[in-house]
Amino acid sequence: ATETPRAGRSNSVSSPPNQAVDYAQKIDVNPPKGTRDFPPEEMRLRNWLFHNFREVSELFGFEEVDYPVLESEALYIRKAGEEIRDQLYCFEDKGNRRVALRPELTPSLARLVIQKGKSVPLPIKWFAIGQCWRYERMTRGRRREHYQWNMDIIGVPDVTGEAELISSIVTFFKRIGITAKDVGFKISSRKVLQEVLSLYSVPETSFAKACIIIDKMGKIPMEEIKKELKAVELSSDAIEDLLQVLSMKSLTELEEKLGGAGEAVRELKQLFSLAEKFGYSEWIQFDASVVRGLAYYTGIVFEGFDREGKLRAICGGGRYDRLLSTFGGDDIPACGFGFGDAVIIELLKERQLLPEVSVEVENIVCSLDPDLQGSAATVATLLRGKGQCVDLVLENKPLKWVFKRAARINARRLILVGRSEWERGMVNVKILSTGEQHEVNLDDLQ
Ligand SMILES: CC(=O)Nc1cnc2ccccc2c1
Repeated sequence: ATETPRAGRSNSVSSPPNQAVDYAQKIDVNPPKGTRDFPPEEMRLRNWLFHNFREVSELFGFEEVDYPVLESEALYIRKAGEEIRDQLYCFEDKGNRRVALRPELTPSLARLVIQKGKSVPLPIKWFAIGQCWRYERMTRGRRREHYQWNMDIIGVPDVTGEAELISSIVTFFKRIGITAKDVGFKISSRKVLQEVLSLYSVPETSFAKACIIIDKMGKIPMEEIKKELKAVELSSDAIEDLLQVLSMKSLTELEEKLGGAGEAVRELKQLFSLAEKFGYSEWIQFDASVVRGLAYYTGIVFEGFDREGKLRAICGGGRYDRLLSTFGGDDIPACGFGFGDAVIIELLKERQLLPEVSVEVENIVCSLDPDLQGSAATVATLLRGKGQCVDLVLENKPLKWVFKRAARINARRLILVGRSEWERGMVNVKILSTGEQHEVNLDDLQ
């Protein structure tokens, strides 16, 4: 006997009298475009991933926080031409407020830090795992939601902050079996860009826009990049110089160009020497082309990439020393990263590293006698009181059905409540892997 077969959905004409509402036609059982359900198996994998995010965050002494998925649109209105702005999932609510489903977590963090003000001592080390949203034309068939793990350090101006954050991501990768052969971190600093542009008279507002345009390198043709850079008032000399610096892959080369006195080279050298101390030098490399696509980064930026080059960036982050002040808060330094739930799963699939996350139930309890349904509930409650998982069979089912369900839920033991045993205060315990069966006194059951 299979488990109860699902009756087809009846329409309103023949539906039983207790039908609560009248279904004129079948609802669409799929989730909205670009969004996902998490049925049990997918949910177990997601829980495994988030458990590792949490364990690492706590290993580093970070505290968990969360924010509303709905925020004021104002948090995300930045004029640097970011993709995240074009794809804002925003609307006007019934109170005529402009609101948005958060596309990222960092602005919420900044808002909460300012709200808390002096009541939260620095440095703040917070982490969050939250669903983020974007609205883009489904032509690209991309998802409209994903979950992001964020870790942020507020109040630490030195690159020790970034070094600590990268260490936490390396720790995470190691925990799930990813090595420096599988992934690496490209590291640079927006101060490289700043120091190049300072050689040319470039308006301050062009800096963030130039970063967003450069982040599109490799995604749109170089001609388009140059055109857009011209449009934000970069001279062709500045553009040539910039593109030459952005192709640099060694700090030595960069130092030759910028000199050793600037902050960009000094901070990068400091970060690479700290990496030695943390023991993750083999995971990182300087790559001047990394700028990241968020306008608020001001210093070190980094991104995790798969060395086979098949996947999009796994994670990314950096320093954002001005974000809090742009929200009207004090001038507090900050750095952080975001780590999405999608690319990492693709990588684990590629590397055959997905974990076995089967369902495990200790006991399945049932009675074969309809009059003993209550007794079965008593046995289940007794076991649960001892911290044992119990799947209690809630209807009178044939034994064949019970065995089938027991196998599906991977139950270790089958506890049978039979009339003759029960009258002697006993139940029947069957170890399903061996078939071994014995009677146990209810009081000794554990
Ligand atoms: C690979 C993937 O799913 N990316 C993704 C999916 N949804 C998002 C939603 C908001 C912001 C960024 C997002 C990024």
